[in-house]
Amino acid sequence: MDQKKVEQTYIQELYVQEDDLLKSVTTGLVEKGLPLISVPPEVGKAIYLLAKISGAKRALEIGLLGGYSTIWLTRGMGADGEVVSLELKEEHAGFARENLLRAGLLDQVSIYVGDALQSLDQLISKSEKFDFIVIDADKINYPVYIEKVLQLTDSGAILCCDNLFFNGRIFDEKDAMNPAPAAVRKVNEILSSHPRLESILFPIGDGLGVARVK
Ligand SMILES: C[S@@+](CC[C@H](N)C(=O)[O-])C[C@H]1O[C@@H](n2cnc3c(N)ncnc32)[C@H](O)[C@@H]1O
Repeated sequence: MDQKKVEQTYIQELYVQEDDLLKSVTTGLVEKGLPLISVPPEVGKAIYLLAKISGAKRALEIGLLGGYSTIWLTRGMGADGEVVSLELKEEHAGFARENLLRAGLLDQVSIYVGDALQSLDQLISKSEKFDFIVIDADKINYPVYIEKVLQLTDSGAILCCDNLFFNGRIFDEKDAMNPAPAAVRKVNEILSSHPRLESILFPIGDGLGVARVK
């Protein structure tokens, strides 16, 4: 096993307790032939902890899939936390609803089905505010998502962006010219230098960017 895999297995075995419900989300994705692209367990745990430590009460998630990360996030916020989750595909949203119902969390989560860019504009037009954001959707739109999310947050809000190593593709100079890796590189530049953000990139999973809105 390479060093990165050894470290990941160590963290997962020692620090992450995935209960049967979380495990069943992955099994369900396999059974339904849906993509196995939920956040890895250690990223789920990190999101849970960040939500808990920050005392977040109103979160926005972009990229729901089967609700795996949503379960971690909602559990981290506690019984009085609310999540708005944006998802393009009704098939994914339907499966997530089933999982959230089984988790006893469905009444805390509002799901907007459709293109996140439009859902975000809707939320902006209603002057909605969130104190915790998770972005885990189509990479190409991450830079625009961040700009829109900044209109939905005040000082102190936490922003988490997953896949900021993009499977190592951001380090390949030739590949990095392709639109998706180029967008992820741009996200790292935005997070590290945006005047309204202070940020770090944690090397867990596929790279978890964490920022605080100034
Ligand atoms: C990586 S998966 C999300 C995984 C989820 N966060 C988890 O860990 O359980 C990305 C999701 O984003 C959705 N997605 C892709 N493009 C989107 C868009 N333009 N608007 C909203 N959702 C989108 C996909 O359908 C997919 O379900």
